[in-house]
Amino acid sequence: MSEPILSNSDIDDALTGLPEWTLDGKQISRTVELPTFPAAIEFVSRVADAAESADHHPDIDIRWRKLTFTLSTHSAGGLTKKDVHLAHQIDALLPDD
Ligand SMILES: C[C@H](O)[C@H](O)[C@H]1CNC2=NC(N)=NC(=O)C2=N1
Repeated sequence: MSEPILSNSDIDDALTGLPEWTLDGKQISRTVELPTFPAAIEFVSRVADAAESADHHPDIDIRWRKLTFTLSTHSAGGLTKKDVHLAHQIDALLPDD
């Protein structure tokens, strides 16, 4: 049973709590830069643990120490609350500046 897709107004509401995330069609994404390549890979590993626990997985683009996380629910063909939840988890896992 797939998650229901969020309405446009649900997406707008969710994005007010996720100011670093950008809506692009049916997905949201955030780019972060870590201090070093090993730190970036370690962060990817922490996100991977959260993704496995949630059984929900981001697309991840790795370019040296810059990471782009893209979230959508493939089985639903768009954004669901699972994406909003994982976006908050990724934000919470980020080390402080
Ligand atoms: C069976 C399992 O729940 C699904 O294959 C999950 C795994 N992770 C997933 N991740 C994402 N982003 N979208 C999905 O539809 C999805 N499906």
